[in-house]
Amino acid sequence: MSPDRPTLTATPHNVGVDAAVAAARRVVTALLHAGDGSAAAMAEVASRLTAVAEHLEEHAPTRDERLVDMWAGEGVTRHDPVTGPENAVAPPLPLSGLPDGSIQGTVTLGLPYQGPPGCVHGGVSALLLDHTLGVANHWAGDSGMTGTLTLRYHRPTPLFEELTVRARQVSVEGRKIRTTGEILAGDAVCVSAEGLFVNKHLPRPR
Ligand SMILES: CCCCCCCCCC(=O)SCCNC(=O)CCNC(=O)[C@H](O)C(C)(C)COP(=O)(O)OP(=O)(O)OC[C@H]1O[C@@H](n2cnc3c(N)ncnc32)[C@H](O)[C@@H]1OP(=O)(O)O
Repeated sequence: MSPDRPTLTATPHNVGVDAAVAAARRVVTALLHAGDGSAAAMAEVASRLTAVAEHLEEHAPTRDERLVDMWAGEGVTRHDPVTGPENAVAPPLPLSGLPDGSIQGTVTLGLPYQGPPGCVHGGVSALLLDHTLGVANHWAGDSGMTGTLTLRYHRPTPLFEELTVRARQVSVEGRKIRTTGEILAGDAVCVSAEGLFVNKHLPRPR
């Protein structure tokens, strides 16, 4: 991979923190699915999960050390909240570059991402699109921070169905980068996005 074509998303491992994060995602979904009417022994569940959290906290580096580590090597692609295999908040959405310069990925979202009944929360769609537009800029070579993100919600975005998320860089004028993208269910566009990114990068922690 050349420096101007960075790795788009880290490949999850089925061991170590990636495997633990995959289990945590499953716990988050299972808790929401279980709900208050569940016959599961929730006090026992809470106690066991608290013990896991305390074990992790006891063995963690300092936050400053961790921030330096996070931004080394593969950097954002391992910890970001959309694609990151180390981030239990990430669905995750793996993204690939296409020969035409665009990028795309597929994801099926479950109950933790619900907004309207049985449908994806609009803020979650915004998160997926903001990140995917940003990655499309990295893939194209000129990237920056989101200045303005404009979304149009065309139709409800379904949970439990495979969604396609795609984006492409449209133009670069000085520091201003214009990027567009969509979330589709089948062939139907559910959400479209236009982003104005400004070429600026905050320093990596060291
Ligand atoms: C493989 C890894 C992939 C990782 C992908 C990650 C994607 C994630 C994307 C994000 O979430 S970034 C986080 C959300 N964004 C921010 O926190 C940005 C906060 N805002 C800022 O830091 C600054 O306002 C900003 C960098 C956007 C602009 O500040 P500058 O001082 O650098 O811009 P300046 O005022 O010099 O303006 C430069 C040009 O941009 C225009 N501009 C500035 N801010 C703008 C804005 N907000 N919207 C639209 N245009 C804007 C401005 O009009 C001007 O146009 P002209 O050259 O034509 O005069």
